[in-house]
Amino acid sequence: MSALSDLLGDVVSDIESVFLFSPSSSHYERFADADIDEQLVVVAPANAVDAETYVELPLEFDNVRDRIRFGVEGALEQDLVEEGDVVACSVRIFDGDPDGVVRVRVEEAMRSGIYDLFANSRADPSVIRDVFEVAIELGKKGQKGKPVGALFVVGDAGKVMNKSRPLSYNPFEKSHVHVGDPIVNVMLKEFSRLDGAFVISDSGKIVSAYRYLEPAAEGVDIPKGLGARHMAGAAITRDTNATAIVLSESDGLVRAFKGGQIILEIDPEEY
Ligand SMILES: Nc1ncnc2c1ncn2[C@@H]1O[C@H](COP(=O)(O)OP(=O)(O)OP(=O)(O)O)[C@@H](O)[C@H]1O
Ligand SMILES: [Mn+2]
Repeated sequence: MSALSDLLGDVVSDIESVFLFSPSSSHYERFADADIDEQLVVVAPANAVDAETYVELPLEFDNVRDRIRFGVEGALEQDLVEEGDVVACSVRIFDGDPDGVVRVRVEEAMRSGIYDLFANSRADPSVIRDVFEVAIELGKKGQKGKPVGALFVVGDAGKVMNKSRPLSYNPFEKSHVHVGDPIVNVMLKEFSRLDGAFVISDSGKIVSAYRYLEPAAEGVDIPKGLGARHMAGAAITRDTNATAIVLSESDGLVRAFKGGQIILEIDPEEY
């Protein structure tokens, strides 16, 4: 037994922090009462255990890797950890009690901006996630095998509509469909061949397709080489409280913009 503890104990040796992911109160209290030297951090969608040090997880991610990345990035944002720190994460992979401990080294590269995108957008985190997933999937597969571009403007839809005009009839005019519904994801992919932007409300309702955005673009500073789609996406997020998620037809990357700035750039193939 002690030989085994020694062998497995390496996972938690020389660490700076312990992250408890969505702990039950009893699980949390055992750690809190143990008076450990390491920093104790609770990472969860809500601080149900009244932890002193807490990182909000914008979503309960099924994928443990994503869950941990988000927890670490949130802790980086709050200056609870820094580059080089080693963290032990207590997680639940299957139902029931915590059943896994994962050792991670904090790297600056973990600060991808994705945490900020989910946690600090006006739209619901789950809406951002669903749109993001459509963009990633489109980027991976393209439309009938051909690369395709798309522009999704999420949140603050009333204002976005005021700063845009229709390029054609709006196929979502009288419908009450939401991102995340499987059929809607098929529609979004189908319509992505057509020009303009999708406008999506804070709660995920598809308000319109085919919108030509006309935000004021002066002073919007985006990386050189990006064209009109990206400029329009960036600029609308400065004029409104929307978040723009843009898939580039030419380089295949997914970028997110907020407050007129690029906050995230990822390659769908690596996601
Ligand atoms: N102001 C706008 N509002 C909505 N859609 C736009 C706007 N400007 C451009 N687009 C859409 O973006 C498409 C691509 O335009 P453009 O090539 O200039 O953008 P880009 O930023 O280079 O994007 P990509 O990397 O996908 O080529 C256009 O065909 C149009 O559908
Ligand atoms: Mn282009």
